[in-house]
Amino acid sequence: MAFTVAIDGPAASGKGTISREIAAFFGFEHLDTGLLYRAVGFRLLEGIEPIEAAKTLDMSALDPDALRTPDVAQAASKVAAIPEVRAALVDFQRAFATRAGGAVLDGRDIGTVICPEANVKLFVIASPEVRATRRHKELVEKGLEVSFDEVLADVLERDARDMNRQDAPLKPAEDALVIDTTDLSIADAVAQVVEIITEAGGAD
Ligand SMILES: Nc1ncnc2c1ncn2[C@@H]1O[C@H](COP(=O)(O)OP(=O)(O)O)[C@@H](O)[C@H]1O
Ligand SMILES: Nc1ccn([C@@H]2O[C@H](COP(=O)(O)OP(=O)(O)O)[C@@H](O)[C@H]2O)c(=O)n1
Repeated sequence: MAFTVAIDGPAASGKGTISREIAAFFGFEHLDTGLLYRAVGFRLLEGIEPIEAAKTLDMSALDPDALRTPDVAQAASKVAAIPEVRAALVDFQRAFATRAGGAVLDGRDIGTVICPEANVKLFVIASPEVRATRRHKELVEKGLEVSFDEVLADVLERDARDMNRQDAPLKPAEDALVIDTTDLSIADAVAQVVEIITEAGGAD
């Protein structure tokens, strides 16, 4: 059965963490679609034209850890505003979403554009300060030298760019359930989502 879970939300709201745990719990495949845009952003920083980079994207040639930096995140949100870049990535994401055994995709436009027919749509939010605190901790633990203020600025700048672009802006689908993780532990957020997906038939 092709059961699809769409999880969208602003930067560092907890989408990826919830998606990974949900995938492990239900045996679904997980696609972090942000990594696709980060990969194109990474290529842009190398001087490669973004539309060409998106059309010839080879994720196996890139180390996900090298993509999870604030510089690459900024480049990602710039290339993500180019309609031809987004168009080049649609087929891959839709094919992933319909794979047998179930799939969870997280990003910005999964419930609105990529999988409007998803069985479950979630929009994960948290306050900007909490999101920046969590992301700052994560980056420092990885050995990156970055200040809290820089991380907060990155998060706010990307949110604004992502919400205000013409093509596939960041917004909840009309039928998305909003999960606010500001005061939720990872375990509590995951437990809520497990319940929602189970009620929607994801475990059947
Ligand atoms: N509910 C939560 N409580 C505390 N920390 C969290 C929670 N959800 C996520 N985190 C942490 O916040 C950071 C950003 O989460 P992540 O899942 O990568 O966000 P996103 O995929 O939305 O960018 C990670 O370091 C993650 O471990
Ligand atoms: N489906 C998606 C996923 C990411 N993106 C873009 O890619 C950037 C990086 O996404 P990400 O999910 O890796 O970012 P974080 O939320 O992990 O910080 C975002 O700021 C968006 O501009 C998008 O436009 N559409």
